[in-house]
Amino acid sequence: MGTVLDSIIEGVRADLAVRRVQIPVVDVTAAPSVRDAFGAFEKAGLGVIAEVKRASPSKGALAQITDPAALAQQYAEGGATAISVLTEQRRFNGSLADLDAVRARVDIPILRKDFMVDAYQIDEARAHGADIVLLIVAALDDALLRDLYQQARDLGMTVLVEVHDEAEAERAVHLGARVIGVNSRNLKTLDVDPGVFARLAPMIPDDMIKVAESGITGPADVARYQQLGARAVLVGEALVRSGDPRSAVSTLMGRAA
Ligand SMILES: O=P(O)(O)OC[C@@H](O)[C@@H](O)c1c[nH]c2ccccc12
Repeated sequence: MGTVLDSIIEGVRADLAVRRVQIPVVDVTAAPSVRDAFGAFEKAGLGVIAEVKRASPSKGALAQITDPAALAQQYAEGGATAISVLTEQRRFNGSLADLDAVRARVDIPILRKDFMVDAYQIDEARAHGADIVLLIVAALDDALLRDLYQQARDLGMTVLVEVHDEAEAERAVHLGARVIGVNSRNLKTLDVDPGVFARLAPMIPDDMIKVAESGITGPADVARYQQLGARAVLVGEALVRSGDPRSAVSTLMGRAA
């Protein structure tokens, strides 16, 4: 079926084929050491994953981010638990160069946010200093989901396993994922439905880190998700558009800016 996700993944595979020719074997041994993201989430009362996001398929360009490292540093100063860096090129205008720049600047855990469909990308994430990778359940069959999950864990990384509906939540729990993200954005319509987290959270055991993703604009949203069991939130658009990312993060966490 020709969904948005399918067409994004088609582009991701084409770009990946080019990188594979340029760099046939990714050297993960030279990578910066892994930060313990899971521990950081456990320690944070409410974790904020602040995203470096230039554009999105639903809205096009979101912000002129001329210095992703400076943006990430402001997120960190505002109290972010982790930084998410979108590396998908065609729809989100991200790159591995953005990941490199952010890694060179901040000390907190970094998520490589992309459409991971191949073992090569997991090694690549680690080689570029990522501590967390995103695995989108909707994009993977169970065998590949399990293989990529295990590969990332073997490299010491934390895996954020993303779900959109009941069937996907069940697959994520069955996998043994310790960090599960509920994305409120519908992959077909690209609309945000804030009711999705309330529906899926009860299916996820409370000893897992539940992350609420997408459409979060302020501390009231955060408080609502926290009440429903979220241990962390993932926020992009509201932060890149805020004009003051440092205080935008601390405001999200309910602190004075
Ligand atoms: O910009 P928002 O609405 O705050 O959303 C952030 C994040 O949830 C979103 O970027 C996202 C969630 N899952 C994804 C998977 C791929 C690309 C992007 C995403």
